[in-house]
Amino acid sequence: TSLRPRQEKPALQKLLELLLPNLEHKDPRQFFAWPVTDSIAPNYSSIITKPMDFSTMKHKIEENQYKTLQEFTDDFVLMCNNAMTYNQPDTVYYKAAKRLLHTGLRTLTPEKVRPYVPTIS
Ligand SMILES: CC(=O)c1cc(-c2ccccc2)c2ncccn12
Repeated sequence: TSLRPRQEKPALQKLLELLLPNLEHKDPRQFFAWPVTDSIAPNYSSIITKPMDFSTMKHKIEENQYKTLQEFTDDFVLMCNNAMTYNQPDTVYYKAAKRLLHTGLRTLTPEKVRPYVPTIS
């Protein structure tokens, strides 16, 4: 069978492939690397209606499912908020999620990635 003709990879996809590893490196204990299972987190699937993790985000990038940077950012925020919903504030998972959310958003929203739009004073 003939190889799928080489198509140019969308610019957003290339950008997200660069941004994702930066976010993953902020999770050295890999708490967010894979989907959370009910076996490691009792009743997780009944408490968290929209699960998200880095492997799923990577798959969505490769399948070109993100149409804007905001959609990618929304999944990142969802992943962190899920952890702060399911886990109690005194847990390593909650604390890791809170820290990841703040440091991750700084990566995703600097002027370099989102041009500064001056507000009309
Ligand atoms: C992200 C999250 O909520 C999470 C990750 C983990 C996790 C634990 C070990 C290895 C990988 C992920 C976890 N364990 C119990 C309860 C919640 N979690």
